[in-house]
Amino acid sequence: MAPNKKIVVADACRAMEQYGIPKIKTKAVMRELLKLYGTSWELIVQEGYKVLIDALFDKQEEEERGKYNKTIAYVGENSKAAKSKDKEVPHDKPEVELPSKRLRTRSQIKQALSQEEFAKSNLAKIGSEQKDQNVADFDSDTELEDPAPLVRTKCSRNQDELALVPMDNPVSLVVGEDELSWTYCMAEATQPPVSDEQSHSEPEVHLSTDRYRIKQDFLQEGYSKSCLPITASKSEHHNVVHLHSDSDSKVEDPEPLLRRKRSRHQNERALVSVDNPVLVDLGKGELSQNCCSEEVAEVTQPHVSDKKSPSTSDSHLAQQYLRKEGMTQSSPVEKTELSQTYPRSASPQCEEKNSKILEADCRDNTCNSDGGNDLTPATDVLDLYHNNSLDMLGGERFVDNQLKNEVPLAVIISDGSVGEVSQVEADDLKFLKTKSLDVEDRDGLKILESAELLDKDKVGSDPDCSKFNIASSPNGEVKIAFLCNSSQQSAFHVTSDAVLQVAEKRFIEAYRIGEPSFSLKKLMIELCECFLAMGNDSTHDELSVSKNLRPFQKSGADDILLRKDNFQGNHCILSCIPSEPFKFQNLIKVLPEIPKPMTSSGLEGLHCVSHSMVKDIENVCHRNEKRLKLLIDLDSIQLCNVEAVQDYHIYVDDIARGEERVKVTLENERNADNVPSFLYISRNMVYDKACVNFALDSISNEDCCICCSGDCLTSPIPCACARKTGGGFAYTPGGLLKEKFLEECISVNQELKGHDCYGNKCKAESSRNIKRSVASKGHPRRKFIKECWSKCECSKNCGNRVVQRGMTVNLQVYWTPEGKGWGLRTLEHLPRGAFVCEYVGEIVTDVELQQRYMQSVGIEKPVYHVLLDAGYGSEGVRKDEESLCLDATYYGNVARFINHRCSDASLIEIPVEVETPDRSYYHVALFTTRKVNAREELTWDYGIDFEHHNRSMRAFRCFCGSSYCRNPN
Ligand SMILES: C[S@@+](CC[C@H](N)C(=O)[O-])C[C@H]1O[C@@H](n2cnc3c(N)ncnc32)[C@H](O)[C@@H]1O
Repeated sequence: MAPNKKIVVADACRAMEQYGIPKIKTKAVMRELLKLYGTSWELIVQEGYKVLIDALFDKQEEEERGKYNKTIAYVGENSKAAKSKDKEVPHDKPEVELPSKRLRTRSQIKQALSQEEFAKSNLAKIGSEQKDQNVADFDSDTELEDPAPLVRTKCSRNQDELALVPMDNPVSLVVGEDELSWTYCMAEATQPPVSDEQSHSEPEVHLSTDRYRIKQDFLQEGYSKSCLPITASKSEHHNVVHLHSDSDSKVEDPEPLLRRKRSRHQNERALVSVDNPVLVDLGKGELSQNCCSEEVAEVTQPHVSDKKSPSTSDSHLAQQYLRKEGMTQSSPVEKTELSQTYPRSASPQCEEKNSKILEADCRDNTCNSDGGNDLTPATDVLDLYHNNSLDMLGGERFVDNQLKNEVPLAVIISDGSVGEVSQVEADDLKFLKTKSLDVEDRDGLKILESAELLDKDKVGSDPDCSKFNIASSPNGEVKIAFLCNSSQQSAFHVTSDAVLQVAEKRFIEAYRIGEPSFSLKKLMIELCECFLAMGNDSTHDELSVSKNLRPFQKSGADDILLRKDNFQGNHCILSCIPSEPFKFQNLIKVLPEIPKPMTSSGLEGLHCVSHSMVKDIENVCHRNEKRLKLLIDLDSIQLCNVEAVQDYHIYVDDIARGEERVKVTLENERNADNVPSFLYISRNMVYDKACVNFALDSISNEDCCICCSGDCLTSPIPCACARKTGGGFAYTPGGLLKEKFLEECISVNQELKGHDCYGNKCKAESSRNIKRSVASKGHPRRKFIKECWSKCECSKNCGNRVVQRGMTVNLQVYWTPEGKGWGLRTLEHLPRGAFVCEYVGEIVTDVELQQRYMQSVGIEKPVYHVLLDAGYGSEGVRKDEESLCLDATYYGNVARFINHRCSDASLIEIPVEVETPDRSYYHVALFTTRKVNAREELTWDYGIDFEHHNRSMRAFRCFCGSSYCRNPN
């Protein structure tokens, strides 16, 4: 059943009254409409009284036109009278309202009632004439007034307002009691009422981060009309934020990235990148400190915000910070000196967009209202913040609310992306990610560059890797940040020296520090140590970090304290009171490169080391009074074996003590306690009675090459020296044994197994009373090498001089695991036929050797001598006191550690004649019989007959491990 018409009229009157239309006018129009619509009167109230509203305004326009015409007629008819009676003519107060204002009001009423429905409204049902009129009215409204009046203003008389600015179309936004009265019926409440108490204490204007782009510019030349300025001011009587917009301004500039303007009364700048929206939270604290009557903000992208802006917490954070800085209460003078505070961005969308805020700071409080707009150079420094940076700061934004001479150290840039890794200045910087923004704003401000040291292994993969940020301004100001992983409670590894040097240089330049002792590295270490100490020791609430930071402090400043409560997660802010030149982020990542303490498990998992790191480890070991055992493959830096060593472990880097051309290391892997005790000699030495004739005149011209020059090996005709080796040289130009020669040597040695000597009368047999199992008669003669020597005319570099030059192979003495005692191994790969070393010892006679033997009877110990009997028989039978041996028991070289192997030994001994043609003395040279791998033990077949013991060579249980072992275990 249709409602009573009276009720309908009453409802319509109440509805119109809400918009200030008197009841009587509504009733009159309703009467006419009801007549007009007859039984279809429901159409009048449909769609939010659209028909009624149009009719009301049509009526009003008619009346106004009538009054206006009447007034003109009146003026025309009474012009003379009017001239004479000016007072009677009300020309200064026309009763007609301006059409534009009416139209605006009408449009806005429509909008307030139902914007969307109105836009879609179809008034065809009402009649084409009326419809056309309505549409025309609407178009007219739009064109003349508000292009997109999406202003949603929570208005409350005598209350503070929460103004949410739409984004899509900048619009005039006037918030405040007076202004609200002007736009009294245009607003739509979007927020629950705010109590007087709340509103007076916390006036807020929230501009949602992800929907608003706010720029702040200054009233000065260079101001762009592309920016829509909103003047923020504080009401005298109310905590009301007045945001006055220039409705004529349109957003034209798509990328007004950086702007700098200076207010007449202020020296602050707050610039926001347009394409990176940021939250601006103008809470009470910020407003009271930062907003003055001439601050200008720009709204470039209106959008309706969420009702509850997330900025509240940020505001709180910012205020906390201000309180901490003692800046909560600011005097009027201070207000003009303070700059805009930007709380931390809170919107996730914003964070995703990597929004950047540029903050300029007030550096010069001499600026005054008359034009303190000349910024000092320092004021040109911009701080570019990134969300990541903000997070690293533990939620606090860098606030440039510094008073006079407060120069924030520098800036941090972090774009959050892994940039190009480029080679910078030095090799060590190759993992220094650099990003030069190279941005210049219209005022010529050069923006920043940043550098970030990335963990080598994590470049491009882990954004949270070791970071070392250096950012600097054109003025030389620098800010550093380093990442420290507090979970690694061990020694830390500071970033590369090269990077630190760069930062240090900038520091010093920026602050003109003449402090010679200043060391950025020390500073960072100190900070890390403090950090770790605080993490470990709950009794430490704060630690002084004063030594290295002192140069930066202003006079009278207290020590810089590292406070526990400044740690927020992994982030730390270093408080420097009062000037705060530093803002530290503990961005030094603790790398487990240098284990601490040096325990046996300290190096577990460490498979690759650099040479510099070995040094570090050695240092650590040394400090701990421990010896190092690092086995490193020389061909690469792969770590072969690492074990922490006990105090009594031994590592000798050169047992030869410089006697050889190469170092001979000794590694005690198995904690052997029978340290070899001997004196290293690189050349045979006559002990006492041995008669070795090195006289030049003992060498006939036939035994040397007096006609040669240069390298004998290149001579087409073999020289005299070659003739003594069987008609040809034993060596190749590459210094290896010729294959044929080596084969013959190996073959002869094979045949001699079991043979102790040459000739019919075996010297050993007679002198040592050894029973021979094998007759010595008829065995092959051993092959000799004859090298050129001093009497030869050839060059010292002659290819026929190999053994006499000494050893060149890197060798190492080590404790064999098989039970052979000490052994010798090569540290490099060796080809077949290579000279390894000579067996060096004291030259003793057989008699002397027997005497030594008698002294050690009953003592189980290794034997270190060889018989020089290769030339036996060539010069007749020698007496015992003439027969010679090499004994390396007390004086010897590296060869004394070469163990025996029954078959497939890697070395073969070959007699080498150098100084004397007398075959009673010669050099025992050891050459490889095959390729030998690095770290493989070098062995030699002693030729020992294990069945027969004698005084000179005691048999031993053989651990050679070969399949043809003659005395297996
Ligand atoms: C010239 S030294 C070699 C270095 C000796 N291993 C050391 O610890 O000083 C010779 C002595 O080493 C030991 N030796 C050499 N080769 C061996 C093997 N295959 N098996 C067991 N012991 C061996 C014997 O005691 C022998 O007398």
